[in-house]
Amino acid sequence: MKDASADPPVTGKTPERPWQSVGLLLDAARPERPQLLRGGLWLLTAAALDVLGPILGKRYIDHHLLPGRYDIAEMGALLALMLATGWAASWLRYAQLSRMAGVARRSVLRLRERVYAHVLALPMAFFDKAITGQLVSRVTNDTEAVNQLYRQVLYVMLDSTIVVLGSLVAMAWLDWRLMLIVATLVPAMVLIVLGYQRLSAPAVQRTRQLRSDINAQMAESMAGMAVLQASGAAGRFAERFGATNAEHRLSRIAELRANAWLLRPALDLLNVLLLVTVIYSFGRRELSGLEVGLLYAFLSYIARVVEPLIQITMQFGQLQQAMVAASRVKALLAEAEQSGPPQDGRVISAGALRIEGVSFGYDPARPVLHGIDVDIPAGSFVGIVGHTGSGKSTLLSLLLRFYDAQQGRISVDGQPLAAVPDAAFRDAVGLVPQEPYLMAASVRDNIAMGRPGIGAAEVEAAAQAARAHDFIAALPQGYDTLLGEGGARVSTGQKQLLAMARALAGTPRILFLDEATSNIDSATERRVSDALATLHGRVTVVAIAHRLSTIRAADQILVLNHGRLQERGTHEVLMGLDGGLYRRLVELQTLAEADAADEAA
Ligand SMILES: Nc1ncnc2c1ncn2[C@@H]1O[C@H](COP(=O)(O)OP(=O)(O)OP(=O)(O)O)[C@@H](O)[C@H]1O
Repeated sequence: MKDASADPPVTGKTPERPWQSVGLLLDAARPERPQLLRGGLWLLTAAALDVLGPILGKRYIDHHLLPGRYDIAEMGALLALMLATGWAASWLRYAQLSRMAGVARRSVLRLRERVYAHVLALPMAFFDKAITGQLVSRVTNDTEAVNQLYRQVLYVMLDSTIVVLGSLVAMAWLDWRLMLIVATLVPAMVLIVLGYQRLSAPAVQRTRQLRSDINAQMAESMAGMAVLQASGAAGRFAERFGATNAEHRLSRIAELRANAWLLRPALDLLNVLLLVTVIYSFGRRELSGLEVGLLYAFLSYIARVVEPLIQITMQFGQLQQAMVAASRVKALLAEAEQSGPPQDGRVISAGALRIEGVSFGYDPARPVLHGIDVDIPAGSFVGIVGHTGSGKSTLLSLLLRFYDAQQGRISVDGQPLAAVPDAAFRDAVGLVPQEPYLMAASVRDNIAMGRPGIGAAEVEAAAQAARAHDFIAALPQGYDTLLGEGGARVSTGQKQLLAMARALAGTPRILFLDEATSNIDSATERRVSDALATLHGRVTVVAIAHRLSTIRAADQILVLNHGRLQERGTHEVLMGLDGGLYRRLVELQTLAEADAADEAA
């Protein structure tokens, strides 16, 4: 996998239109439906209480202040009611904010678990195209953006819309003609926001791209830190990063300027214009005593309508970004999962492999393997050698079912490899990969990998068999020592021994080794070779090795050349082939070792 983080979709597929991803949100929030309903109802109640305030105020003015009827009990009751409704409305609203935030958190948790589980079930071919940084960003950042979306949609948008509609209804009830004047606010604001978005879109787009560049540069530098420092490129990288960062700042300023100089003033101007229009139309009427209360009520309602509308419009940009994030998550979820064969009780008992006429290319138009035929009896030891790029790892990937061959067939114990149920297949197979992978967990957990039936005794037995026990015992807390990030560092060779212990702990029927001994010293390698020899007859071992001594004892050695099986036989047989490729490889390696020994001396 490559390592970068940028904006385009993970696999190059175009996500559908952002607004169509609402279904994803509804899906994740489905179990919360009763909560949402209750929240909506309480928000409606809060809005109703809110709307009641100006009506009470109007009555206070019209019935008491203007006619000079100072009925203390009723006036006190009105004031107390205004206070109570105002307070209850804000309290209810706050309570709903917490409720909706809870719904958002739980929905995002559900969504993130779903996305992660989905990524784990994707076929290996997907990861060839995927960019690690982007994938991580899908599972973390994008789902977090969806959290924002929930909060905004469920709370700000819903609440503000209810308050605006409630106020308009109350205004219509008081004076529908004046309400119509206020209602012109809504389309006017929409126009302002659309205009603003069109004007500011380039700056917003540029800022996002630059933020993505910053992330990508950071990820790239972290991944290649050793090379970067060793080659003295740190200064140049810092300069490049500084330039991007400065550009990002300028672009962000342009974005904020558009907001400060265009959007907010335009909205405020609209607000003032509206107030003036309403006051003006009051002035044109005959100002009877009753109208003062109405004016008060209208001015209060205008304030109640303007602020939520500004809230909605100001959040529009963020909302759109969150929608884009949701659509990217949706596109990832739309990637087809691996379709494993049905659980039908098939198992791998002996571990005999048969490869017949297999051809394969990552891109079908450019085959990497051509017509491979091999018979691997159960319990035998097979070595695969060949030049770099000759197709060794590819052949292993086919045997591991990471890809399907385009031609030919692979069978295990007489049944098609693809027909073995997933769980049975993974149970029967062990892999020591080219680049051992350690989790940030204890040595024990790294060997057991949470597989059932692998306790302390099995872990230690596997470590003994992989010749890893001695170095583990010398670690500060032995098998409980934490490895990986923040834990103890182990050498590359030790990682390989741990990976071997991990594979052996699963008591596989078939063990695949991809360059498993490339980084360990000769003495340890000999011991690992001895360990492999003890598996002979019990476990089928298929090992790729550049270091030819590892597979010297193999029952058969497959020599690949440009994706074709060029030679096959035991070490002795292949060494007997005059001008043979294997023989040449052995001679070259012997020469190289002799040179290295001379240099060391
Ligand atoms: N995931 C992939 N997508 C596309 N092409 C690939 C992929 N992996 C390998 N290839 C190509 O397939 C060919 C065989 O690669 P493979 O990794 O099988 O070789 P190898 O013999 O294992 O090499 P090495 O000894 O360097 O590990 C190479 O040309 C390589 O570029």
